[in-house]
This record gives sequence, C-alpha cells and structure tokens, in this order.
Amino acid sequence: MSHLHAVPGGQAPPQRSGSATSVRVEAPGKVNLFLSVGALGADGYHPLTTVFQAVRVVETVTARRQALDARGAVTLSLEEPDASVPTDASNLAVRAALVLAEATGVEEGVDLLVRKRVPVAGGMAGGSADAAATLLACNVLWGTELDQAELVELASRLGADVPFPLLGSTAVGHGRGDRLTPLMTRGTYHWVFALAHTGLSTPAVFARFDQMPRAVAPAATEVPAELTNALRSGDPAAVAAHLRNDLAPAALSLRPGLAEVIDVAESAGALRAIVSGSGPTVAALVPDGATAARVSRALEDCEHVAGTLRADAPVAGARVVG
Ligand SMILES: C[C@@](CO)(OP(=O)(O)O)[C@H](O)COP(=O)(O)OP(=O)(O)OC[C@H]1O[C@@H](n2ccc(N)nc2=O)[C@H](O)[C@@H]1O
Ligand SMILES: Nc1ncnc2c1ncn2[C@@H]1O[C@H](COP(=O)(O)OP(=O)(O)O)[C@@H](O)[C@H]1O
Repeated sequence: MSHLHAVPGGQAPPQRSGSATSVRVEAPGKVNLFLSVGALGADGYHPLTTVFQAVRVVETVTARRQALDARGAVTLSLEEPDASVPTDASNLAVRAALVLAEATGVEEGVDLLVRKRVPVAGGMAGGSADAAATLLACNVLWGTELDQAELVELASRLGADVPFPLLGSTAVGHGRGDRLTPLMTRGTYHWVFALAHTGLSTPAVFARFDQMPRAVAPAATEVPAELTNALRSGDPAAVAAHLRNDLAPAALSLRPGLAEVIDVAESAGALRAIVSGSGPTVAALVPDGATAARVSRALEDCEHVAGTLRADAPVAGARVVG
C-alpha cells in the first residue's frame, strides 16, 4: 500500500509520474429480491436475510485531484443539483472518501462530481452506490491499492447497503445485510421501476416495521431453495413467485398509495410488483420488452407515480470507466 502525505510547509506532496488527475467510476443501484427481517437487535439494527440484485440504473462518481489551494479537502458537487441530496460532510460519498483517507493515511483530499440516476431515498441504495463508487475511485486516484476485501470492510462501516454495489451481480446478504455471498444466477431480468414523488426514510420504515403486528411468515435465516433454484434456472416467472419483502407492509402503511401502484403494474402484465427495499420505489418484474413498455405506460398514468425507469439486471459492481 502506498501512502501519500501532505508535505509540511504547504508544498504539494510529490505526485507519482503518470498518475491520473481524475478517475470515473460507475456503481449500480439494487433491488432486494428477498428481504426477510428479524427482530430489532441491541445495536439498533435488524438481522436480515436478503438477496440483492444489481440493476442497470447507475450512479457515476468522478474523483478529481484537488487544486493546490484546496489540497486536503474533500469536496462534492452534483451534476444536477438536488435539494434532497446534501453536498456537505453528511453526503455518504464524502464520508467514504474520508474513511478511505483515514484508513490509508492519505492527506491530499479529492473533489467528487456525482451524477445521480438512482432515485433519492427510493429504497434502491443510490447513496450507497455513490459511496462504493467513491471508495473505488479514490483508491485508484490515490494509488492506495486496497484490495476488494479491504474496500468491502470500509464499505460496511459506512452503511449496511454499501458493500453490495462494490460486488454487484446477485448476492445474499446476512447480518445487517453487509455480510455478502455471491449467488450464481442465469439469464437477464427486466424491471420497470415506478418512482414516487417523495422518498421514504429507511430508519422510519424500520421503526414502523417494529410497531406492526408480527408477519405471518417467520424471519428466514436462509434464502429459500425455491428462489435460488429459480435464479439458477433463469426463469423470471419462477423468480416472481418467490419474491418477498418483509418491509412492504411498513412501507405501505406509511404510503398507502403504493398498493395501487403495485396493482397497476400487475394488471398491465408485470409478473409481480414489489416494494423495492424500504421503498417507496415499486419494482415490477416483467417478462419482456413489450410488456415493459406497457407496464411503464400504465404506471405513468398513475397519480402516485412521478416517473418510471426501465432496467435490466443483474449488472456488474463498481468499475472504473472512460
Ligand atoms: C432497507 C435496505 C435493504 O437493502 O435498503 P434501502 O431500502 O434503504 O435501500 C437496507 O437494509 C438499508 O441499508 P442502509 O440504507 O445502508 O442502512 P444504514 O445506513 O446502515 O442504516 C440506516 C438505519 O436503518 C436501520 N437498519 C438498517 C439496516 C438493518 N439491517 N437494520 C436496520 O434497522 C437502522 O435504523 C439504521 O440506523
Ligand atoms: N450520495 C447521496 N445520495 C443520495 N442521498 C444521500 C447521499 N448521501 C446522503 N444522502 C441522504 O441519504 C438519504 C437516503 O439515501 P438513498 O441512498 O438515496 O436512499 P435509500 O436509503 O432509500 O436507498 C437521502 O434522503 C439523503 O438525505
């Protein structure tokens, strides 16, 4: 591992010849194909058994060397400013750069440019994708050479959902959802996402989950074989039959209009529509492109839907582009 330190006296630290001045990384959003939630633990987290699938709705983070007069600072701007996304130290991408700098002793700072495509506070882990992309981009920009296991360890300190976008594809999550095991799947899955007019807070959805009567199905400690077999056979209809989200009743209780969104998608031909993670995005699994177009059109006419996205899955995890 190579460490870069600021030189005392305000001079620029030496730059390795040939080192890039900017690194661009893409990282995917996700949908939970299975999300079984246990009882709240003493650490304030719920034990999860989940299956993440990375979808082709992609965040892009460009990490650029700081100008000499800003060296040491971590700054962030959004390609398209959005009042619901902070650009200060509370942005998960800024925190990711600081965590990597702290772990490696790098002091040169970074300027981050974020292009968001994953709906904000939508249950698709867009902020986590930004953090994962930032870890990889800074690791390359700074030449810190952490391996993937080390990046995953830093990611899990930032949030339960941050390790997954580093891996991408399909993976089972245990613990807080951050202990990942890749899952073999076949085929391509087609999704239509119905975006809500406003987001839902993940802690608020978990808190509502705690207040609700216990679900009929007990929390699962393993992913059912029916789902893993369906994913292995590449059969979307079989996968649709085994989708499960224990947070759905809590999200629906906070946002009753989501029931209608699910209905609209399924009536228009979706194999199944579910709440994505903690919501409020609704993820509709469709058999083909023609049905995707029909489901999108029906959803766009629904008053609770702000817009739709179509995406295939699974896709790779965070990777350097350009
Ligand atoms: C629900 C899920 C499903 O994949 O995703 P989203 O729908 O938010 O994208 C995740 O568990 C969200 O992960 P993430 O958004 O990273 O959560 P964190 O920042 O670590 O935690 C935010 C808060 O959510 C609650 N939380 C999160 C994860 C977990 N296993 N149990 C919890 O109770 C806790 O109240 C915690 O303080
Ligand atoms: N890089 C980021 N992108 C989006 N939201 C962020 C980011 N950093 C911090 N946040 C805050 O986290 C909240 C939820 O993040 P997000 O990842 O979009 O949703 P979810 O947790 O539902 O997947 C946002 O409402 C925002 O206030």
